Amino acid sequence: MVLVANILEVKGVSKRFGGVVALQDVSLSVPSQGIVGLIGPNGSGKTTLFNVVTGFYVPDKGEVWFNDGNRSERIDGLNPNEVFAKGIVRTFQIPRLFKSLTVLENLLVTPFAQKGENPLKALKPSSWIEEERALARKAVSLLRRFGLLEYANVRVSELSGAHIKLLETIRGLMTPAKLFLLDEPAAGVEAGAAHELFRLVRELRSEGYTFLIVEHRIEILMQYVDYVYVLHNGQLLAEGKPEEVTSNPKVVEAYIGGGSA
Ligand SMILES: Nc1ncnc2c1ncn2[C@@H]1O[C@H](COP(=O)(O)OP(=O)(O)OP(=O)(O)O)[C@@H](O)[C@H]1O
Repeated sequence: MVLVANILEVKGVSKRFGGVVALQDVSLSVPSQGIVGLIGPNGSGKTTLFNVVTGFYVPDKGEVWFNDGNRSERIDGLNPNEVFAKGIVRTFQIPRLFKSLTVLENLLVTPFAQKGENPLKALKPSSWIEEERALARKAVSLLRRFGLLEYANVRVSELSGAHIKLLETIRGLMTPAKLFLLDEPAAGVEAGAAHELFRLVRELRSEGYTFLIVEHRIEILMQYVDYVYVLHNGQLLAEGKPEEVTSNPKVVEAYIGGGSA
């Protein structure tokens, strides 16, 4: 049997807000190069879990562990910037897109700690010009690969919703992150474009990236994930392969009883 290391492990996490129990003893793991879905009716705790993993919330109980490929490290309690620097990117965690900048400019401002931003190094252009050139080459090659090159000089405010979603994911690829937390990548995107985005996710997985995805459009998500966790009222209701989860009567009941998916 091939053992796959888990890039992310959430162990017994609980989080409450006053009287509201947003998460109760939730454990899940994401294998390296996996595509894992996190679903559940409205208010079931998905966003809270993303916030705990990415350092926006400190859990009341439990632990979060991240393995960067070399070693496992406990990350609950780190702030969002520290979590990002470890190699976890959430689509909105990198600053949201700058609408008045062009597509290409949005990619160029993404990577953190560029040498040219350091006032001492900025005075010595030779130390950062090559870095800037390499970033520009990378940005152009990503835009070409994802079919956005023709929009390189278009302002983000003029892009379609589908292209904006795509650009958000591409921005993550400008960083060294290996684990992507995608928050509703298909929301507001026409079905064909949503499938295209998920196909790219699959392609990126084969290049070493890992994805944990919250998505309400289950019918699309289920075609691309290896494994799914279902939250309901802050607790883990079910987990398994997509076909196991969708045929689980408890899951069906939670969605029918819990309102919209
Ligand atoms: N900052 C907060 N203060 C108070 N209550 C909160 C806070 N964040 C979340 N909650 C509550 O915690 C519960 C879980 O919310 P959460 O946003 O994590 O659910 P969700 O599954 O992401 O929902 P949706 O699918 O609608 O985005 C809800 O009852 C919500 O009202």
